[in-house]
Order: sequence, then structure tokens, then C-alpha cells
Amino acid sequence: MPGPSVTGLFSSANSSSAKRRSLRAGLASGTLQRWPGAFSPLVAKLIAEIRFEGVYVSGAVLSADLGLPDIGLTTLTEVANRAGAIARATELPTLVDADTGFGEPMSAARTVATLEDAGLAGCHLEDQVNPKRCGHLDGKDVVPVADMLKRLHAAVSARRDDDFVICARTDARAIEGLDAAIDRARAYADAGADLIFTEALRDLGEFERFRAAVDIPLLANMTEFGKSDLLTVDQLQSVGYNAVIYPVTTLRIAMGAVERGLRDIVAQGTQSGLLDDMQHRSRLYELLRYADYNDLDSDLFNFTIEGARQ
Ligand SMILES: C[C@](O)(C(=O)O)[C@H](CC(=O)O)C(=O)O
Ligand SMILES: [Mg+2]
Repeated sequence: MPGPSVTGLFSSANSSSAKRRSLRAGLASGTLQRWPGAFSPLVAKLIAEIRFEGVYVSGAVLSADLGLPDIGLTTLTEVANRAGAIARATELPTLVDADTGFGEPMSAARTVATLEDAGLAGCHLEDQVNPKRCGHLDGKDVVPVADMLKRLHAAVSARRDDDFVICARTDARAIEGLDAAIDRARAYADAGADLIFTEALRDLGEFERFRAAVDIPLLANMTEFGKSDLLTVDQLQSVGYNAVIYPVTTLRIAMGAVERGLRDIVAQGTQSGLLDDMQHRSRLYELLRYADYNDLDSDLFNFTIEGARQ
């Protein structure tokens, strides 16, 4: 019989419903929940090990990873598969970016059912038109409030687990101004949203005004090179925000390092100067819990890497 160390090796030990309950408990805790974006299941494992409260799956990252811009080209199937793999890699709750819901309100409903089945703890739906774009770019547009309410009603009605978190994102700040964005957020809360994603606010004062006007939990997007000041955890906590995402951060860090490394190989004719910046083979295996697979088959982890070069 395999021992307890096998727990969580092939999929998370926590059920999806337990993760959803923990997401809700985190949002109600009064402590800012920090959810870095994971561009892969492996990155999610690191996020869990470093003890963040949750994992985020970004639409921008998922698109970029496929070599595509973030303009709504990805399909529900692609998003659910990748986000599901990321969600299953850890015991943490995972929130996924569902863009505009992949179509009309009926599609938003199917999106929620599909993401529930994939093991996600929640998703966000935004009030942009199709084709959508990054919320920090100029030239985006939002649908009328009534259309977003239909989107949300459909999403809420499709939910089978009441703990699955439906987050409504408003992109209105950059188009209609802060007051209109706040009005939208209040209407979305009335329509059953559990969490409001306040996209592209400018500075701490705007976050504070949003907080004062809306009763339900609020999420801040600390994406780099966008319209929002990069606020600290303490600042967001002090104005009463409930969650923060760093959606593209891990991809930007990794791609910066990959580009420097590839150029270095061309320049130096070897990667040997880069080893100190690399995740070591032993660290990778530790993160993957390679040795624990021995409980199932003792022929698996029967080597040492001490004698390996470097
Ligand atoms: C949060 C976001 O929706 C995402 O897909 O990660 C993006 C992030 C970005 O493009 O920087 C957004 O803010 O629209
Ligand atoms: Mg997005």
C-alpha cells in the first residue's frame, strides 16, 4: 500500500469545493489575499511553496504562451484545460480569467459550468466588448450595463457549487470615469457577483474611493507597465482591499531571464556563466516531489545527483 507521502502527487489532495470554501474564507478574513499569476502548473507549485494564499491564471499570459495577443482568440476549451492543470497542481484555490465569457450570456453560463468541472475556485468576467483587449490599453470599450448584467445573471445561474466565486470586472474607469465604474460595480454586486475586479484604477486614492462605495470584496490588479500605480501589500491592505493579483509578473520575470540567457549563449558560446541564475536540477526535483514517487515504485528515485557536474 502506498504511504501518505503519495497524497497530492497526481492531483491536489484538497477537493475543489474545499478550495472554494478556502477562497471565500480568505476573502472574508480581513487579510489581503495575494494571488500571483502562474504561467504553468510548475510555477503554481512554487507559488504554493512560498505560501501565497492563492493562484491566478491570466488570459494575457495564456494567450502570450500560445504566441497570441490578448484579444479574445483563446477558446474556452484551451482556457479550461490549462487553468484546470494549474488548479490541480496545488492545494490552493485558483482564480481564472474568463475574459468576456467566450460569447453571449449563454456561453458565459457554459463557461462557469466548464470551469467548475475543471476544478477552478472562481473566475472573472469583464464588461468589455468583443474583441476585448488588455484593460490597461487605450481604445477599449465596455458593453452597456444591462448587457453585463445578463452576462452575470447567466453565469450565476449556471453555478452548481454555491462557493464557486464569480468575480465581475469593470473596465469602465478608463472609459466612463471612476463614478461610473463604481455604479457599475454596485449593479454587478446586486446581480450576484461575489467579488469586484476594479480594473485600471490610477492611484491609492481611487482604490480608497472604490472601497468606500462598494460593500462586497474587491480585487486589485497590480500588473506592470499599465495604468495603475504599483501599490504595496500594506497599502492595499490599509485601504481595505481583499485580494491582489500579479497576473503577468512571473512570465515577465521568466521571459526577461530567458532572453538574457539565450543572448548570452550566442555571445559566449556556452551557458556555463548562467548556472547560478538557473533553478538547479535538485531544486526542480524537490519541487516536483520526485522522491515521493518512490512510495509507488522504488525503482524511480534510486539515483543521486551529488556526483553530477556543477
Ligand atoms: C489581468 C489581465 O486581464 C490578464 O489577462 O492577466 C490583464 C493583465 C495585463 O495585460 O497586464 C489586464 O489587466 O487586462
Ligand atoms: Mg485578461
